[in-house]
Amino acid sequence: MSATETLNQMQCEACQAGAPQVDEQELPELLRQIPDWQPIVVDGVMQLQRQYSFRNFKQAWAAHQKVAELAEAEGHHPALLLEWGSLTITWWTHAINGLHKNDFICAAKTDAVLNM
Ligand SMILES: C[C@H](O)[C@H](O)[C@H]1CNC2=NC(N)=NC(=O)C2=N1
Repeated sequence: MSATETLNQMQCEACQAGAPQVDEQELPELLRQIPDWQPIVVDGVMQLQRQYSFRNFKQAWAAHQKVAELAEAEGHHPALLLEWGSLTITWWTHAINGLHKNDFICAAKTDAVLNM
């Protein structure tokens, strides 16, 4: 990743099994660029998670729609938990059971489309 290009200007790449997971050296710098996202481990799989709060279900639903459209545009898809007043988004790469640069790009793009 070039120094000047920020994550939300990058495009996801098609990710196949065997693609490299983000390594220990890259992780801190990438996490620094998406400070509102938490790295979590679920069943041994590292993921990125953020919970967005809204005034009601309708606003959370509208955000859910925007993220779904982003996912389709990038060809990379999150887990989405839509609740009254809340949308929890979790990014990881199924093909490699872990984090790929795509996940950081999509987290940054999620913040951009939700303006949060
Ligand atoms: C062919 C297509 O690129 C793949 O099936 C994509 C679709 N979306 C994806 N989304 C996520 N989160 N992980 C994947 O491994 C993945 N693979």
